[in-house]
Amino acid sequence: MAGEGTPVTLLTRNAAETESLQLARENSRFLPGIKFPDTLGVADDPSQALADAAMVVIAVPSDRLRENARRIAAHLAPGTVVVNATKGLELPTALRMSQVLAEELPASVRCRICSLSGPNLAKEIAQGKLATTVVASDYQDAAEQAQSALLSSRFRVYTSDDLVGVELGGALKNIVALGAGICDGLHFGDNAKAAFVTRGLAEIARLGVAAGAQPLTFAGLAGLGDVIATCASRLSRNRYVGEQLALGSSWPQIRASMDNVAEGVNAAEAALKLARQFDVEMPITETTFRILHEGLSPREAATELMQRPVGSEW
Ligand SMILES: NC(=O)c1ccc[n+]([C@@H]2O[C@H](COP(=O)([O-])OP(=O)(O)OC[C@H]3O[C@@H](n4cnc5c(N)ncnc54)[C@H](O)[C@@H]3O)[C@@H](O)[C@H]2O)c1
Ligand SMILES: O=P(O)(O)OC[C@H](O)CO
Repeated sequence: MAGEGTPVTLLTRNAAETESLQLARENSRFLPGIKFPDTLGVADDPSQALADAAMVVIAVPSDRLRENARRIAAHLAPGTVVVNATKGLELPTALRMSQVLAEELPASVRCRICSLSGPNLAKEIAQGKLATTVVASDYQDAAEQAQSALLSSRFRVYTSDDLVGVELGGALKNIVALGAGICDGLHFGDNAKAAFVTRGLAEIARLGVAAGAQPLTFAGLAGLGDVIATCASRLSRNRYVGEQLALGSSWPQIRASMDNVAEGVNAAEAALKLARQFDVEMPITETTFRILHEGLSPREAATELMQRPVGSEW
């Protein structure tokens, strides 16, 4: 948006962060070399950052969403469109991000909550490469307002009325990406990786539909589209974590070495809670959880999955 000349303010956590971003006029930690557009301001005071905001985009790790929502709640003008870009599920509640926002934000913006999801690797977006996304809301006018604000010649934005599907697609594809990384790390080959990703998508769609999502959403940008980008890309943190697991590191070791969030780890735990709640079988997610937290080796996990009883594909 700022790249298109719209005034945007980046809300930081503290004055030191504001100062270093202002000094460098770039995010040297995560996106080095990509200069801020002139219309991008930086502030650590929410009342200053949100004073004239017609729209607020929240993109923080899912385990930080609730505290950030509390931080901005009192500063949102009635009618502000609130766009969640976080792709995760909260623990231990297993709530979707819009559900957390609805609990924390004032009634005057609750019918303005949207979630944005799709194949949107941050580095490529920041470099101005072409991309598409989908904005979902229970309130069509809010989704359309977000669509027209975010649309540009390089960023094509669709709307959706399937908030559950778009949010679950974005959160659960990260579990599939962990497994795709394991396939890469174990050099399983293209057939095996394609099979894994396809069955992974089927599994997350099964949970999504049981939770109230529209099946077609999982064939769209927030489903298949993001699965392709995340499972294939060297830029994906979730795929990277899977690859490191396959190379023999444990999840605690990988976590200690990473500065970034890999949402698939918490999403696997939350998805298993939802799977029990909706009585859905999720063998790939269960196996992933056991690799992450119970020491199951990725190779044994693959053997287990291959030896499950076979049946009809659908
Ligand atoms: N990076 C991407 O390509 C991308 C694309 C689309 C969506 N997302 C989603 O956006 C969310 C955020 O991802 P990211 O890539 O910006 O995170 P990130 O990987 O850059 O790392 C998370 C960072 O959040 C910071 N953090 C810690 N506590 C915080 C707090 N209380 N408030 C705000 N920030 C805090 C930490 O500095 C940490 O380094 C995730 O849900 C992710 O799935 C990311
Ligand atoms: O780097 P990842 O694995 O968190 O994926 C980033 C985005 O979700 C891709 O759309």
